[in-house]
Amino acid sequence: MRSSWADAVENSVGGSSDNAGISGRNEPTSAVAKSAYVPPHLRNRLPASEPPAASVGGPHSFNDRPGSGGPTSGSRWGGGRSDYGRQGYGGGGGRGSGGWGGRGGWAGRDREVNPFANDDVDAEAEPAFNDQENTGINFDAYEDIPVETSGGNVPPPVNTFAEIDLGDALNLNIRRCKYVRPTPVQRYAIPISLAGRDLMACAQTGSGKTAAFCFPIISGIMTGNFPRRPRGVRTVFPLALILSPTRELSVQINEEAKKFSYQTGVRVVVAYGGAPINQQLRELERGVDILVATPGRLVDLLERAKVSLQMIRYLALDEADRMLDMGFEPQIRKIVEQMDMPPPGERQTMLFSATFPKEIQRMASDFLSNYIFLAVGRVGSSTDLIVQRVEYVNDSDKRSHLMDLIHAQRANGVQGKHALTLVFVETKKGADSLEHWLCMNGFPATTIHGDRTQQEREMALRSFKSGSTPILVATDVAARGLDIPHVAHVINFDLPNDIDDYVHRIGRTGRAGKSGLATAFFNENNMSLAKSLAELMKEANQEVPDWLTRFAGRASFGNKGRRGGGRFGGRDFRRDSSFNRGNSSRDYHRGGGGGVYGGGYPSAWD
Ligand SMILES: Nc1ncnc2c1ncn2[C@@H]1O[C@H](COP(=O)(O)OP(=O)(O)OP(=O)(O)O)[C@@H](O)[C@H]1O
Repeated sequence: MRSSWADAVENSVGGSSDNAGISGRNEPTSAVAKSAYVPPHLRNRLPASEPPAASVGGPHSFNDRPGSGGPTSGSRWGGGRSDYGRQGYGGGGGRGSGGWGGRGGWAGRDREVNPFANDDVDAEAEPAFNDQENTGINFDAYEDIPVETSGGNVPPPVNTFAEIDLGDALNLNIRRCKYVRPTPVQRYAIPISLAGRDLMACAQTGSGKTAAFCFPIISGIMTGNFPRRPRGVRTVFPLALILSPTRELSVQINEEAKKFSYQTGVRVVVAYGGAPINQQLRELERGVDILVATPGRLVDLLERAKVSLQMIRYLALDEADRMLDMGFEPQIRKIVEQMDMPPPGERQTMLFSATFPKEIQRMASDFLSNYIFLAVGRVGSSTDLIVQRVEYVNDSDKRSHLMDLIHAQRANGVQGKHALTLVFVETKKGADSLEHWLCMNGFPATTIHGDRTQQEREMALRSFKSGSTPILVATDVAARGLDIPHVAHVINFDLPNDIDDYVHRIGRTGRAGKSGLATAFFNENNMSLAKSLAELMKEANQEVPDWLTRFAGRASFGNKGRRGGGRFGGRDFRRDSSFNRGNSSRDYHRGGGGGVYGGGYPSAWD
């Protein structure tokens, strides 16, 4: 048995390691002489003297894979210019011609690394967007999803990417990502953001929120007309800031954003704690348009005056509620309110999460201006996509029970590279000890938690993603946002105390329309979760064991369920009369452009 598991693992290893890690990014710094300043919307395009016909061919006219031709004519972008059809790119300037400068974009020494180099992508050979299916995504799962918007003059949603003017370069990257159709949150959020509106978006896990905030930011930077950024100082002036609660999530957003912005001239840099700051400073000094950061490291950079937020035009907070849970509120308020960032109204602000407790909605009301609230219900069938099971298991039996589950998975052929298991535990010590025990029992496991060095955390994640180590034991540090393909089973070895955390944890499987399994070990220690867990499962059409229903009925007095005004958000807080009383100047509008779409539900989560 041991050997067959080991064999499966070994077979899964070859060539799959993820070498696109963040900290060791090797962007060649070629010795090309420093070129004259080129505004970002004109970067990538051939010199004016060259006939545009060569590059109007855009997608079909170049191959950007390393070693396959690449740049010609001294252009660092080698004919990759594919935005000729875009409004504002014509003639000698267009919308974005004004005053870009300083350390933004790629106008400098570096050659842009192809973030698709390891992917099996031939987007150039693909036709324009059509109804062909994306690899694996089950779009039927997204039909009839209840969507609620509130706020004034809500821009209408779109059905296809082709309906949105994102520009050819970004469209090509979307095809390279194999996104054929926008997911529901993208259908609504992208037009809202492109219209310049602030947005608070609540959408289910794994539904494509990252692209929903990245696309409008990238597109806005490509076409915007921004004042010149100061030169000759060692401070950088990003135009967009994306804040996220964990290092790994920042790394992931950075990787995604780099794909979306490839050859658009927009440069993305990440800064997060636990990794050498000098390396991040060097990256920043090469230019930055979009800065992805964790709050702690960003405060450090601001205090050292390495970064100024003076030019920020776009602010996105991903997993905003988690940042509050982690105690980041002082840092976030410092970043957003007490440094030099333009105030609400002068910048565009977006908040995204799958859960929005009241606390974050109150903070949002300070950060957002005339915003639209968007709640996209759980993917209609995500209830079916993530099968949730809860089993009564005493603490002393948990290990043997876990062993049984893993054995059962193996017996069912659910193993190897394409079936990863993520096991959540309560404590860092517990994580180490369970990892050790699994390894001792012949199950290759690794662990990720806050006591490991950042390098160890990243190695663990890479090893898990690649399938080299198909079991990852994690604390909540891995609960939010991480998008790891092939997580087939999430096991809550220790349940969290908070139902929001449960939602995010199980959301590591069943992503992008794919199915998944989530098993929870429940016992007397989890009584405080009984009611909300039973409610959540019922709402998701899952089988709720009778014993859990009984526990839920007896749940301690004062333990609020999700519907009882508990932490679980999902409706526009501006409707709350107590909130409105204290904030009478706020702009809540009902009706008009707002309303409930699909399904007729009052709200996704209510
Ligand atoms: N339009 C699309 N078509 C196909 N796949 C998509 C599309 N948009 C996003 N995806 C894929 O769906 C997966 C989930 O996306 P993402 O990580 O942005 O979800 P999320 O909503 O941020 O999840 P979480 O709440 O867990 O953070 C990713 O693998 C992403 O590449």
